[in-house]
Formats: sequence, structure tokens, C-alpha cells
Amino acid sequence: MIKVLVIVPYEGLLEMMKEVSQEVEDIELQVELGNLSEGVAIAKNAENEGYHVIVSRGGTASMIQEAVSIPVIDIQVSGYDVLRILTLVKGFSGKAAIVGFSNITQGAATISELLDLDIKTLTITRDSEVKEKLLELSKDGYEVVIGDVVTVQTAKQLGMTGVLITSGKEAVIDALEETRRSYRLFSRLQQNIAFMETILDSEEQAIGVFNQDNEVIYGNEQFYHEFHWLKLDNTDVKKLIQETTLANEKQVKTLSINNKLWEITTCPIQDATILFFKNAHSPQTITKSEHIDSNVIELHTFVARTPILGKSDVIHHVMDQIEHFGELDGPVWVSGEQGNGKELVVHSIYLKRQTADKPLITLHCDVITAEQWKDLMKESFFQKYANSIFFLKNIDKLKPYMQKELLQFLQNENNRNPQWLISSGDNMEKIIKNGTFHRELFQLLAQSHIHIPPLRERREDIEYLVHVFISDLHPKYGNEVVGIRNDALEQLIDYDWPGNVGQLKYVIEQLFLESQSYYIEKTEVDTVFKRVEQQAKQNDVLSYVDMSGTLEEIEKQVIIKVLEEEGMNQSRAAKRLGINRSTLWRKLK
Ligand SMILES: Nc1ncnc2c1ncn2[C@@H]1O[C@H](COP(=O)(O)OP(=O)(O)OP(=O)(O)O)[C@@H](O)[C@H]1O
Repeated sequence: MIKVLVIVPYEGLLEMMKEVSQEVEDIELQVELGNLSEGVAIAKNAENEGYHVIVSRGGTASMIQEAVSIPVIDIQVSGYDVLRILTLVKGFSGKAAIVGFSNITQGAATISELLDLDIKTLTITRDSEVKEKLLELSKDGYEVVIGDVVTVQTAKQLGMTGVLITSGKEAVIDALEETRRSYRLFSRLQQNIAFMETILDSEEQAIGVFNQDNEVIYGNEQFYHEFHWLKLDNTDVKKLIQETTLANEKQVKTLSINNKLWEITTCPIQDATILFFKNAHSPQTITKSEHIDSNVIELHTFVARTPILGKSDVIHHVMDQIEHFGELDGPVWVSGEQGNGKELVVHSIYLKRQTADKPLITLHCDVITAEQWKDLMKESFFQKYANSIFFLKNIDKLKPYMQKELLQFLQNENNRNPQWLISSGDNMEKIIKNGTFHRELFQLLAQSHIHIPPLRERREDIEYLVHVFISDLHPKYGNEVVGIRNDALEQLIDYDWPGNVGQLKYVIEQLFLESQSYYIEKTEVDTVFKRVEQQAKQNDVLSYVDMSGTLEEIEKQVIIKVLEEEGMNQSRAAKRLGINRSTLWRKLK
């Protein structure tokens, strides 16, 4: 039995509905009187009380449609209804007009033309236009106005004769037929949704969908159990959603949320992003210490398989070494300048070595604080995760006493040791000599050593990398750029690339965005190089700055650095910083 509430805007329809309700058996029909906002309030109540469908008419039906999420059927004004009224007003004396929405006026205009009636038709798009139209008509000597409830009420207020277009039985029967159709469709859809929801709720992963305003538009049971977000306030997750939208492709990242590590897979869909949250390995133990956060430790059970590209002999040698060391389980030390593919090499070795459930735990040695290190050691973190592969990233930045403690751990034969993969800069000899790095630690971990020479020493790789990066960018930005002019390529080959392949990749992406045609031009390379060097200069300023001080101290350091770069010329420094000279002087005091 379909439970239907009919909200009628005028008394006459109430009676007719009551009559019709006696004749239908498959519909439990309730009828109530209510016009516009009054009708909306009744409809909202009805939805809560479990009615399946609402039937109403004209403006009231449109307003209800906005307010409820069950189907709303509009009793249409039929040709018969208009005909009936027009025949009726034929007997009236005085000028007559029909005022209403297009569903009424369109049919009426045709019918009055057919019947050769002198009746004006005026179409409105909003109820609020009625009064203005009627005032105009009144001025022009019209006395009779035909229309919907609002039109008739307004006409009466203005002292005109208002004639209501009532709905005949045919329109009501049509509406009930439409009710049956919508109900069938709606309940089938609801069943499908309920079925899908059961499947999603039985999933172990938490699944959440966020719209562009970071609001949760869907969450499965597990999601609401773990997170209490209605609107997202976690900046790391927000950033991840942003990255997904920008790249328009799946991303995988491990993040620490509410003291647990989650491997999050994101998937962009139209106007929203789906997030799958998987509990990362043994979260309780990893997050026991509240100082261990996601910037210092990253845990991956999934690493993207990115091929290492290059035509040079040295890159082929690196590939051979990966093959070889990938077969063993001892430590491998990868050295090279920034952006030169060390992480890529480490990931390739991991993928080669990976047994089903060994996670890769990356420790960012450059950002670990004394407190965090103490926690790792106290909990003998490395031993607890001896079953994993550890990646000590930028080990050359590890503080000397931490190096010493790591060495002691490695030398203690009672310790169960995990596998180690290490990356460092190019200057190990120098820092060992000047005492910043522990020689023994290097000797112990670098027995298998892969060195990646800087890109400027293997320029023959550049052309190939450029072409692959261009083709990789196609799916992201569309198919405009298909190649690069020879003189532009020469310029890229001649450049020294202090940031190596990572910088080349970035520059190609910038060229992609800059380029106006199918081929990247030399002038575009000039523009992008200029921009990149400007950015490097700014970053350079920041890299000299110790961010641990107060805001004032940091600001002072930035000013001094810029002053130095500008040969202590205060005017130029002030201009670059966007402040005037006296402010600069005041800030330095
Ligand atoms: N030979 C290569 N083939 C393809 N892509 C490369 C190659 N070398 C580096 N890349 C890409 O360049 C970027 C930087 O590489 P990666 O992060 O591995 O460098 P890194 O040496 O670990 O840098 P850093 O020390 O600055 O963290 C990455 O996007 C990586 O995929």
C-alpha cells in the first residue's frame, strides 16, 4: 500500500480528492488543506511520519519539492481545466486576462485562439510578479483575472474578479497514476541504495566521501566509528584531497590521525573525493609515543612502481646494481645530490625485495627531534619492527649523538635487525673527514653502495627524460604540447640542474603550463628558467633561516640575509621585502 498525502491549496479540490480516494484501492490517501508555506510545513511533517509520496498543485508543489526528499507529484493543469474555465468566463462581461506560470498560460493562449476568445495571457516566472502584473491590467481596464490561488487572492485584494482554474477529475487521476510510477521507481532505487550501504558498512576499511567544501557527504559505519568529522578539519587530509583534485588521479599516503597511522587511498570523482582509510601496520605500537608523527615516520605498504629512466651508462649501472642488491637483504646506501632519484632507487630495491607483508618505514633523519629520537630508542622501535624494511632518508643530516646510538644498536649482536636502505647527499667523504658523520656507521651501512652522479654529468639522459615527462603530463593537462623545439631542448641540455631530475621534472611541468602551442619554444624556456631561479633565490633565503626561533627572530634573519644578498644596500633590500626603509631599520634594532 502506498501511503500518500495530498496537500490541496483550495477547498474544492479537498472534496474531490476525498471522493477519488474512495475509488482507489492500492493507495492510502490522506488529504489536507494547505497553501504555499503552510503546505510545506505539513509536507515536512508527513515525511517524518513515513509517507511515501506527496501530491500537491502549482506553486505549493514546487515549494514542497525543495523541502523534502520523497517524491512530490504535481497535479497538472490539464487542457480540460483551462477549457472549462474559459467557457465559464465567456459569460462574463468586461475584459479578462489569464495570469500564471507557463504551464497554465501556454495552453490557455492556444485554446482562446482556437475558440476565438478575446482573453489576454500573461506569463510570470515568480509568485512575487503577480501583484505588479495585476496592477497593470487593472490600469488597462481589465476586470476579470483567471489563474492559480495566489493570482485569485491578489485579484480580490485589488478589487478585481478572480477566477480560479480548478483541477478536474482527469488531472487528479493522472496525478495518481504518476504517483504509482514514481513510487515504484523510488522504492527500487531505495532498495539498491540500502543494498549498497550494507556492503559498504560491512567493509573493514573506513570510507568517506568529501565534497569541494570538505564536508562529509557520505561515510560508512567504520568511518563514523573512527572519525567524528562532519566537516574536515585535519590539514594533512585536506592537503591530500587537494592534491588528488589537482592531479585528478588516485593517491596513496600514510598519515597519522587521532594517534593512529592510516594508509589512505584517495579517488577523485565528479565534484568530490572518496577516501579509503586502511589501518596501517600495528598502529598501537607505532603510535604509542605521541611524539612520533607523520612528518618524521612514514609507513607504506604500497609503493608506486616508477621506472628509472635514462640512456647513460651510469644509469644502466645503477639499474644493474638495483637488480643485484634487490636479491640480497643487506643494507644498501644510495648517495647523490638532491632530486637525483635516490628515493626512486630505494623504492625500486624495496619492490624487488618485498615479501608480501613487509612495510617500508621511512625515517626522515633531517627533521627528527631529540625528543622523538629518544622515544624511538626507548621503545627500541627498530627491534620491534625488525620485520620491516627501514629507509633512513638523508642520514647525513642525523645528529652526531643519534648516529652514535644507531651504531651501538647495530653493533649489539643481541638485537634483531631489520633491513636497512639509506640515502644521503654526495659529500659523505667531506663530512666524515670534518667529523660531522661517524665513519664507522658509514662503513657498516655502506658496504653496498649506489652512487647516482648529478644530471649535469650525464647530460645524455636529459632528452629522453624530457620526452617521457612530456608524455606523462598529457593525461594531466590534456594533449596540447606534443614536443619541444630543438633550440629549446639544447637549452635544457646545457643547463646545470642543481636540483637534478626532480628540478627537470618540475621545469617541464611549468613549461607545459606556460606553452601556448604544440611545441615548447625557447622563449618559454627562458621565462620558466627566470621564474625558477627567482624561486630558488627565495628558497635559498629561507634555507638559511632557523625556523625554531620566535617570529621576530625569524623575520630578522630573513632581513639580514636579503641585505647581504643586496650588498647591504638598504633601499634595494627594503624594496625586495616590500617594506619601507624606516620599517626595515626598526625591525633590525
Ligand atoms: N632516473 C629517473 N627516472 C625517472 N624519474 C626520476 C629519475 N630520477 C629522479 N626521478 C624523479 O625525480 C623526482 C625526484 O626524485 P627523488 O625524490 O627520488 O630524488 P631524491 O634524490 O630522493 O631527492 P631528495 O634527496 O631531494 O629527497 C621524483 O619525482 C622522481 O620520480
